[in-house]
Amino acid sequence: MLAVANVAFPPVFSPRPFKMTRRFSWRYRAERVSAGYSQLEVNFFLAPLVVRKVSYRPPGTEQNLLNETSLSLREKSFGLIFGRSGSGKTTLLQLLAGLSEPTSGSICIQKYDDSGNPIGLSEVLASQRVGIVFQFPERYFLSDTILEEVTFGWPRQKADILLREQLTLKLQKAINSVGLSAISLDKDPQSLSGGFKRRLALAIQLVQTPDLLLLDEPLAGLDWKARADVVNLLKDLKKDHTILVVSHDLRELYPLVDRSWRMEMGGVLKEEPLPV
Ligand SMILES: Nc1ncnc2c1ncn2[C@@H]1O[C@H](COP(=O)(O)OP(=O)(O)OP(=O)(O)O)[C@@H](O)[C@H]1O
Repeated sequence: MLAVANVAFPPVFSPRPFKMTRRFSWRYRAERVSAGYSQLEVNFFLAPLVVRKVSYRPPGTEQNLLNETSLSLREKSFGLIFGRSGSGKTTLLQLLAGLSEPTSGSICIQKYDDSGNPIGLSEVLASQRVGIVFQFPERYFLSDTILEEVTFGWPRQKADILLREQLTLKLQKAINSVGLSAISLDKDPQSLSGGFKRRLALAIQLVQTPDLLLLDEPLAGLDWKARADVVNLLKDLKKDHTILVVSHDLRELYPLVDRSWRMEMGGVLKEEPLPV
């Protein structure tokens, strides 16, 4: 077992050629990492996500993909969005992660006091406070070792040593929380089993202690054993995180779900119990 606290940091990252399919994730991770780590020491009051009448029309197109989508999700709970393919579920996750801007509407967190009264105005949800695991995240792994993969985008300057130490502690916690602590960080991420690749993808996001964790089809492409494994992991993560999932795997995720919504074609979202 390799203790994360003692590992040497990899050398300054030098971009390598990557496939087109990786470009989106690569750039997103690098930008978010550099923007987000400066805020690590801020203690955020975790508060419910409030999405108000969000519509989205991609630039240069004439039709809305989302129409006045609203939802709210309290902290440390599990929300699930289901619905037909092409209805706009992934588009909504991308908006929540700050990858695109809503055409109208707002995505906020609202603080409450102990009596349940809102404190002040709601705050816009900063993209650095959101973790997103894309569908088939293992396709976007870039590195030859787990250590390089999880520390990708970390600050490398000598002056950032304190920040790196803080990150290392958070990494240790993230690795433990996804059950990867017995795996050598020298291993090639691609040599992991399907379920463990998903654990790694989750750990990468958890290092930043996000206020909101977004998962797009977390069970897709896994065998039955790995699916059960990921469901159990999500059950654990739910104790400490606010999680919003897009999935077609309703039966397996059903025991975890606190609120669920059906998205209809045209991006109209309606709260509805799972049809299982
Ligand atoms: N930038 C864009 N410009 C135009 N259309 C787009 C754009 N992005 C996505 N779409 C279209 O918007 C619709 C919704 O896509 P989205 O991926 O959000 O659906 P989804 O509900 O997640 O589908 P699935 O369940 O198959 O993943 C699709 O018809 C897609 O082709």
